[in-house]
Order: sequence, then structure tokens, then C-alpha cells
Amino acid sequence: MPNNDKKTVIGKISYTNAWPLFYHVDTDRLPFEAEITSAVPAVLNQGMQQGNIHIGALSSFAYGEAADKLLLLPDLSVSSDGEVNSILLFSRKPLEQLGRSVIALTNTSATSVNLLKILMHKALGGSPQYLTLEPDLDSMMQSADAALLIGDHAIKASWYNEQYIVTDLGRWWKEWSGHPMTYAVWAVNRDAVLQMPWKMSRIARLFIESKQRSEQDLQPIIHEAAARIGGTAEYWDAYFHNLNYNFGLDQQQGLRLYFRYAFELGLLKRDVVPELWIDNMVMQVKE
Ligand SMILES: C=C(O[C@@H]1C=C(C(=O)O)C=C[C@H]1O)C(=O)O
Repeated sequence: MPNNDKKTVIGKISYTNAWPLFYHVDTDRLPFEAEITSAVPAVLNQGMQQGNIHIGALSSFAYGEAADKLLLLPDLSVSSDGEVNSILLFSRKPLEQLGRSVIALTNTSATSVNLLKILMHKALGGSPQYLTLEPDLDSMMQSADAALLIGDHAIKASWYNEQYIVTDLGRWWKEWSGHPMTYAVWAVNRDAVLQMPWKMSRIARLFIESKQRSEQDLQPIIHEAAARIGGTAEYWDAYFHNLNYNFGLDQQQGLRLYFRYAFELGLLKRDVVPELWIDNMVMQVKE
């Protein structure tokens, strides 16, 4: 249970895709102590589920697993309406031939690995064998017919890959389901909301302000991404503009459907209806 006297901990996705919602978050502006912990989604998911991180970003699937402990913050997500460009399945064979194959999954993700399972099962009628491995394309492909990578690992692999077929999971999901896909959400611990609501809403405001400043001017983020990860400014400009950082009705419905399919396949224990924390009130997303 979060302790009011302890430092508030904010979870930050280390992948570039989430930068616009974190880039301008400056905890020095807060009238209380808060620290940011930056990690790949799988690590943040655990921290949020266990209550060691009070507020921040996590895989939407991990929110679904712990919806009884967490509430969603409104208007924040990492989503795409079709191609995402950084959730990629690299394969030796075309998709249709992967139904009985061995697929290596990155150990950094929760949403995308379960999205792949849903698509493989429901869209393709397949039941591959899955292995969870460190996100390294070459070593993953030594023990599998296909490999799923996300985030900067997927982006870098897409730059050097010459031999594998690449399937974009955002595009596959959109073509099959007709909906956008939400990969990351921003959530807050329910106990933290009860114990320190004003601190939590101050931090939630920092995310919204960061999003607004990023919308006004993406240039600093684009240039830092090119300098740190590689690639051209044009690449990053297109990448960030393609992602959607809202959590509107379209995204909510897409996520609700994803949760339903995950429940039907036994990947989630409950059929989760996302709940938002808005103006100190808890609201269910519209069905
Ligand atoms: C768009 C992406 O979304 C990410 C995918 C996640 C997952 O699969 O669990 C979690 C957080 C997001 O940052 C990406 O990593 O490329």
C-alpha cells in the first residue's frame, strides 16, 4: 500500500514512443518529492501492479490484469489507428504459414505479445508455440520461425533487417478488427488516489501539459530521438505524427474489444471494462 510519507514514484516508459508525454514533465516543479523511474514496459507493469510505482505509464494489458488496483488517467495513451511502425513481427515465412510455428516474444512487452496471441488465434486460427526471450532479433531467430519486437528494439531491427518478412501488428489489428489499438495507458494506484489525491492530480496535470507542449512543437523530441537512437529527423517526425496520444471513444472501444478477446482466450481472468479517474470521480468507459 502506498505510504503518504514516502516519496511519490512516477513510472516512465523508456521507449521513444512515449517521449511526448514525458519530455516536459519536470518533477522539480512539484511542491513535494517525486522521483521518476524509467524502464521498459514489462518492468513498469510489475511496479504498478505491486504498488511500488504510484502513477505513470504501463502496458494496457497490464492495466487489464490489475484493473482492481488501478484507475486510468484520461486523455493519455500510446495508440495507433493502423500501422504503428514499432510493434513488428519478423518472420521467415508468410503469416498464413505461422499457425504451427515457433514464435519468440520480446520479454519487454505485455500488450503486444497478447495482441499477437489474439491475432494468431482469432484471425489466423493458428496455435503457435511461444518462447519469451531478450529482445535481440538475431538470437531470437536462432530458436524460432518468427520474432516479435516492440519499441526502439523493433525500430532498430527494422533498419537493418534485410531477410525477414515484417508484419506490423497495429495494421494487422486495424485490418482485422476495424479498430485502433492502445498499447500503453497512464494509470494511478487506487490507494494513492484515496491517500494523496491532490498529489496524484498534480502529476496527472504534468502529463497533460507535456502532451500539449509536444503537440505544439515536436522538434526537440525529434532531434533528440535522431541523436540518441539514430535515423533521420524525417523518420522521427513521421513516427511521432503517426502515433496517437489521446484516449478518446475510438481508442476506448478498441481497448475494450482487445480486453474482451483476451478474456475469451483466457489471457485475462476478467472481462475488463476500463475505469477512468476524472475530476476525482471514477467513470467506466462507454460500452
Ligand atoms: C508503440 C509501442 O507501444 C508500447 C508497447 C507496449 C507493450 O507491448 O506492452 C507497452 C508500452 C508501449 O510503449 C511500442 O513499444 O512500439
